Amino acid sequence: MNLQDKIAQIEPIDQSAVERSWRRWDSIAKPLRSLGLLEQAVTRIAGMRREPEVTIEKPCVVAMCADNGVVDEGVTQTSRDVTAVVTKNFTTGATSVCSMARVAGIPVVPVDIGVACDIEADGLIRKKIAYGTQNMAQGPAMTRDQAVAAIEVGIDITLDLARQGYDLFATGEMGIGNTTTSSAMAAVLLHRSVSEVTGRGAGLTSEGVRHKIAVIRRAIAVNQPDPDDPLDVLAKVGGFDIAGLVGVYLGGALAHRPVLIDGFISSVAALCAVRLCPAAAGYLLPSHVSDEPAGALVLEELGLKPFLTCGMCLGEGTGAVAAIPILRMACAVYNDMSTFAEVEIEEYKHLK
Ligand SMILES: O=C(O)c1ccc[n+]([C@@H]2O[C@H](COP(=O)([O-])O)[C@@H](O)[C@H]2O)c1
Ligand SMILES: Cc1cc2nc[nH]c2cc1C
Repeated sequence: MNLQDKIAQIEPIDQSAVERSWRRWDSIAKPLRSLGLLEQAVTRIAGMRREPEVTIEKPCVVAMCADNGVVDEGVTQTSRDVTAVVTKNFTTGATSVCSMARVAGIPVVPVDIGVACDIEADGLIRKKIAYGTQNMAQGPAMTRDQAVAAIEVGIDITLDLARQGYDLFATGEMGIGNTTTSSAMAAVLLHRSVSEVTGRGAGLTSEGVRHKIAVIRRAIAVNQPDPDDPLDVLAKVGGFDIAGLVGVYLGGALAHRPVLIDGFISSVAALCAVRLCPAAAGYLLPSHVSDEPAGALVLEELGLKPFLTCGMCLGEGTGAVAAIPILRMACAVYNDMSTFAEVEIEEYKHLK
């Protein structure tokens, strides 16, 4: 089955399950709608699953790792070698997201979808499309076929994890240079100026940011990505990590499972997935809002409000993982609490 056929199979979420879930929330003996966005998230998961019963039993983080050719232009504070080091560290539990995920008891699934060297490590899913992308300041980052192949890697991994019983996917990534590709994609897809959507990434100086903006402008001028063709934008100025995450969003939607957006890079992938398949929007859940300047802009375009505002911009899936415990807490209230009828309090829905 080709990518277009898979996309055509994605169904909108079930609004009747959403309504039934709201009825359950509104019957619980607590101030009406008082868990705010968390109540809405639970009702949306009910819609994804097509039933009002909502639990999060077996979540995981999928971390897409890849290198970006545009690093040759000097748009990053650290060298490209860091991508391979951190990718390997995912397999030994020695990354920031691994530390956070351990606290929450959540496994991390690292994927080499385009790191620039071979990595021998148990526990790394090896699905390399190429040894990094081409330098987008000189031509397309990848071919359209490579973009499709990388999306399909993300879809297949997510469907496989769903078959293993994973019921919620947090997105993560690692790729030196991927805030440059994400800013280029955001500028094109949001019709915003490059300076509005470009930030420090992993620690650039102000002078470095000015140079990064010039490089992104050049990449867009050289490639002329078509804003109405998300695959064209992804192939010309995106990366394998972003493309793999597009696949995770589409795979989650195909499996009727929620996919949590992490930071800026992850949100740009979500936007690309929604532009490819508007029905996939129903399966997205926000987590935090990245401190990168376009983090809030992309979430706004997706119509999502973050649960957490901590000024984080680490990537790897750290923000998405941080949101899972509070979602589970909301599920505990949803499932365990007595109803107004059970505690014999008259409801006060009429006050709302
Ligand atoms: O997710 C975010 O919002 C985010 C913001 C800034 C940096 N990062 C992480 O830092 C790396 C990209 O930064 P850079 O400067 O190399 O483009 C990449 O590995 C990301 O995981 C992530
Ligand atoms: C050390 C390091 C770790 C990271 N994790 C995600 N992006 C990163 C960037 C750097 C530089």
